[in-house]
Amino acid sequence: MTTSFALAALNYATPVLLVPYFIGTTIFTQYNFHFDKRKPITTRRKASLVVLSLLITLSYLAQALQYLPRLSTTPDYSLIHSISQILLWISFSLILSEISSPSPLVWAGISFLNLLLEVFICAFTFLEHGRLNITSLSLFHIFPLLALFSFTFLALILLRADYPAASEEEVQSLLGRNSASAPSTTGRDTQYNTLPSYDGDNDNKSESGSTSDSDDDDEEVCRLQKERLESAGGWIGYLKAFKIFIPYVFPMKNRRLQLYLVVLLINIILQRALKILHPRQLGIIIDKLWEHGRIPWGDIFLWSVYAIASSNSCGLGAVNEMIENRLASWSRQELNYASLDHVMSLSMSFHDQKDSGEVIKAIEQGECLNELLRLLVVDFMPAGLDVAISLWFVMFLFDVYATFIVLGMMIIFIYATYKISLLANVARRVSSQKERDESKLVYESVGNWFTISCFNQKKYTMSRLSRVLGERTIASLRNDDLYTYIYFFQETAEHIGQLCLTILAAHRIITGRSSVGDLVTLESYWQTITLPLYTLSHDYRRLNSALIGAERLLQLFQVTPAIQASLSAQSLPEVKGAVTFKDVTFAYEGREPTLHGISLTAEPGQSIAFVGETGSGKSTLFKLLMRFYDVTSGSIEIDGQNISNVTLTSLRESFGFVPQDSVLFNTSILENVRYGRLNATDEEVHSACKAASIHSKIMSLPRGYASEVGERGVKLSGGERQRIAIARVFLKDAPIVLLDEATSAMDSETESRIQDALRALTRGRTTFLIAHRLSTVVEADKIVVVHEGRVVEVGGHEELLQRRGRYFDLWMRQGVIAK
Ligand SMILES: Nc1ncnc2c1ncn2[C@@H]1O[C@H](COP(=O)(O)OP(=O)(O)OP(=O)(O)O)[C@@H](O)[C@H]1O
Repeated sequence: MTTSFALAALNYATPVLLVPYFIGTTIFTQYNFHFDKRKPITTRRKASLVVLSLLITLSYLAQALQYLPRLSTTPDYSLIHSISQILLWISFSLILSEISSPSPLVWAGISFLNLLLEVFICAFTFLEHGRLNITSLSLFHIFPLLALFSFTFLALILLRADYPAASEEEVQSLLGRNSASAPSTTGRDTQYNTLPSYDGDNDNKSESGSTSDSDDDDEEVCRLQKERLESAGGWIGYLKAFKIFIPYVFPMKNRRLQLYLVVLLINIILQRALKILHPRQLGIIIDKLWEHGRIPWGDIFLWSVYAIASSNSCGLGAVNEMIENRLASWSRQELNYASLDHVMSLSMSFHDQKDSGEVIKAIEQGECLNELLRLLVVDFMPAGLDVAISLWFVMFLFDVYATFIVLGMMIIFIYATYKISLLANVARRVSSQKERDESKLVYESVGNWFTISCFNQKKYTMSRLSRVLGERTIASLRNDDLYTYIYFFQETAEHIGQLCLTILAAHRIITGRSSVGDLVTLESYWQTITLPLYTLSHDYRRLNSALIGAERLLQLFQVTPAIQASLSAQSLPEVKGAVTFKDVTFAYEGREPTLHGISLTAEPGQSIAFVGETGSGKSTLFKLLMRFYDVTSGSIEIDGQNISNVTLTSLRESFGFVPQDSVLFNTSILENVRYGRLNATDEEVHSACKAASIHSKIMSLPRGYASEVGERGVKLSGGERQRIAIARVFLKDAPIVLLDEATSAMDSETESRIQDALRALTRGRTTFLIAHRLSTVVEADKIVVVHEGRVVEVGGHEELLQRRGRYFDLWMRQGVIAK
């Protein structure tokens, strides 16, 4: 009695122990990425593992065939053991054939555990029967299991000395193939959810470290992701980085939304119960009709209540939908605000290097994060629960063999989907690349309509478009075809599964072990068994792209501003306007120094003009003064305060800046000028415009100050834009004025008209101006001649002319040109 109990327990224990061991060690090795990386089994040797595991499967198959006659009797533990082991080892073989570098720890452990249990089964069988019955002979399995164990155990202890480290392409991305589109030539396509290895070590990207020039580039995202994976030590560590989003996706401070979340989770659980109760109730109605021959009103009513409650449009589904929408809207709002806020606080080095389209795209990825969460909480988690429940429920309805049928169907379904999806993923990437090519070309053509028309190149443009359209069609057809194959295999697996289960149910009804109601329950429940499989396979693709999108946003959030005020930074007190450059040297990242040892002083109210050839570093001095970049060495002081010790807001508040290329917002002139001081009245705006000699021009426009200026101000001329920028500075009324060729786009008549206005603007304020037209700098208190990043001459106009140096040369050259 005790022996047979032990034998039964051992037979049941095998799959029960192997599955958790497999899951546990897989997670462990994935988490300890470095551990696993040091001990991979190479692809060549992996083939032997696959063969051994297939042999193990065959050994269980042989055993199951011996036990097959017992299928029609009550479930027998030996048969259950054999079938469950077949399913398990088929799954293991498939997994082994797909992953690129199996972990010796996982496979040595599994084979050892299985081997141990089989030895015990063998021993107890001998004790039970007094001999080794060929039909229960565990030796069948023991040999291949022993071989597998020896192989993987040796690998576990010897690999460090014997085996080369896994090559980079051996390890694949959680988000799919890392080098976006290249199909694998090695056949080593994926390691289940393993992210790729990488040699980088940079976790927190600094602004200046962002390098991608590409516009829409998943490849770049995957590359940065690899860097993070390596430094995080595995994909669990990698996913941990996403915790910075928790405040934006979990309503920490909003009690109402927290309540919604709780209701949502409760509803998800209730829905699971309803999914069983509803079909079960139908079975009960059928059984009662069959047995009693009268209408079971109460049961029918209950069935209809379950139907309504579980319905998507008027039951719990509708409530969930409303809750999801509220949570998603809140999260979208928080994320959009936070991401734009973050981007606006990043400094110039970031904005100079990043394509703005790419940044905007990353900001918009808040949607992806929402989608990611929605998929995990609302789709994946319930679908996983549904799968587990359905395995139990079919057993409850019939017996464990029904569960085996469902499991078998699931294995075929998942494997077929996975295999074809690998091809489809490549096709999808190619197709979206072609789609991007097409929109890029269309965008370029429309944007460059003028150039195309001037050069009469419409025909050429259209021929390019026609080629790109053709390529897109081919790529998207291949993509669509592959998805058709996926659906074909999925449905075939589903129908075979349903057929087998129906046959089993019919047999159980005929033998009196189940009722007709059970069969009706099964057929009505069938969708709940298969729907999660479709959901998981379909949403897996969405999960991938949501993860890539969220990764983009994460990478953006991880960029830290290169320019930050120190913790002890104070607000700049009322500025008098003394500015000192002390031995300032500066180099843009990756470039030779642009400025070398610049030292100069401006007293409050003085005007300093920078002159020199183009590219000598004049505008760079302005950028350093406003702290868009930090000096490489030396310092800049305002009223004796080092600008790196004051807050950025108070620093920039001290400047009124007119840039070389004035860019306006696509709104009215009034709004554009008012940008200098948001609380300025209309009258103040008008006065500022009068001072900047643009008022009468504005008044001559049909809508006056309400006229829209177009994108970046294209509806105005360069000179008009400059005057609007000057008007803004008038309005801002800052103590230090920076004019970077503020009048360069004006004709000399307008320029001389505006000089008076500029004189009024700069009176009593420290002014720095850059000008190529030397006639505009003659009145400056100091003229600084910059040459190749060095100050070569400083002095008044007359003084510099008398020195007959570089300034004199420039002056003479301009005089000659003017003549
Ligand atoms: N963001 C940047 N990144 C790298 N190099 C830059 C950047 N901005 C400017 N430079 C380089 O720094 C040098 C100085 O540029 P800067 O704009 O200060 O010259 P400039 O004297 O103002 O010229 P111009 O009179 O033509 O405006 C140039 O060689 C330029 O190519």
